[in-house]
Amino acid sequence: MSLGEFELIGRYFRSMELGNAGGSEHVTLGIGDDAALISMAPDKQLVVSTDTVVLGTHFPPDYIPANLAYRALAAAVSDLAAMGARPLSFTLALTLPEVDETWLQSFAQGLTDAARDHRISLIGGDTTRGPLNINVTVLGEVRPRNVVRRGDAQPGDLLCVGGPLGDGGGGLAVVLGESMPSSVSDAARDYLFQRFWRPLAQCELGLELAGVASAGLDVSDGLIADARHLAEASGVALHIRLADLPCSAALQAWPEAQRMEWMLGGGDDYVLLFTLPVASIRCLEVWASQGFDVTVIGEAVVGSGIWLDDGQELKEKVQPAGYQHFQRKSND
Ligand SMILES: Nc1ncnc2c1ncn2[C@@H]1O[C@H](COP(=O)(O)OP(=O)(O)OP(=O)(O)O)[C@@H](O)[C@H]1O
Ligand SMILES: Cc1ncc(C[n+]2csc(CCOP(=O)(O)O)c2C)c(N)n1
Ligand SMILES: [Mg+2]
Repeated sequence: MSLGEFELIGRYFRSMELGNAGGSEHVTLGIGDDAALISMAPDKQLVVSTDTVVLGTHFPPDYIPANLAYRALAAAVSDLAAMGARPLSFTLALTLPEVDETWLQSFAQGLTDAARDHRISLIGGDTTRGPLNINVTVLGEVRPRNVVRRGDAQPGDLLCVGGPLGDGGGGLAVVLGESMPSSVSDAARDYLFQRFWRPLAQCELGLELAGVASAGLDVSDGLIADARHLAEASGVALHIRLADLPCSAALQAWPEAQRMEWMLGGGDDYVLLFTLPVASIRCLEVWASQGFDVTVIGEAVVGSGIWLDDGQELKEKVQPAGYQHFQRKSND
């Protein structure tokens, strides 16, 4: 006989509660009651973000449940990192077509791994029957004066990125089994596969940016689309130097045009994009000495839009507009 809802929760998720993950000291009441209780320090603000992942939209049908769980939690935590927040706890709303214990075992293991890696605790959720759907709501804390928002970049600020771009797009190509240059090594393929399924949200960098970056967000839609979100919210233009965009060694095997397409518009990178006031330029050296992989890729200027500098001229970049779930095709 298959497991009921409560046995399922008890067997696979209750044991994850608190555990050794971070944030557990804030949990006054976790899984089992009608709601969880979180205690907040008086000088902190609660940061909340929710993300849903859907088969076919966010991940392909051929997947390992552990990887799916890892990615769902990491992608959600990335929004906390973007705000300069420390992760505390999360809830999981899981809709499953059936109870498959092999699937659940794997999923719970991937979720446990991601919770450990991001120092965050499961405090509750909801389990229902229906088409597969995974929703993760993350809670974090930040000192109000340190929060990193999208709307406070100023002309003159440096535009920086916290890691390589394009791995999300390259990773999707690998995961989908698309044809690729014969020079792509097994190691490059493995790296990109991992980057797609097991991204690590940049929480430590986010904490460094808290109170220092003038604005920031995480790159989930793609560099151009997310830079545009920041530029529009701040009322500035952003100039981006193409030659300075960082990309992983794994992507080098692909032709320049393909690499550039992924770096500018692939999405799923989960690296932080932020603006740094010139007065804080010394932070770049400190971060480099701490092992953070921050690259200056341009600057904020008076005006609007995203402008690409290819070394010869500056051209406004209108596309791609990012991943829009309900975008109508031009002939619709
Ligand atoms: N159904 C909704 N109701 C209320 N607010 C929403 C809804 N959907 C999205 N939002 C809000 O719109 C803003 C942009 O959402 P979006 O999901 O694009 O965030 P993002 O951080 O840019 O992307 P990602 O979730 O991939 O990191 C967020 O503030 C989000 O809370
Ligand atoms: C099978 C498959 N096809 C395409 C993509 C690419 N993709 C989907 S949604 C998204 C933006 C973030 O979404 P959201 O705004 O919902 O967080 C991106 C880059 C993928 N991951 N899997
Ligand atoms: Mg985001």
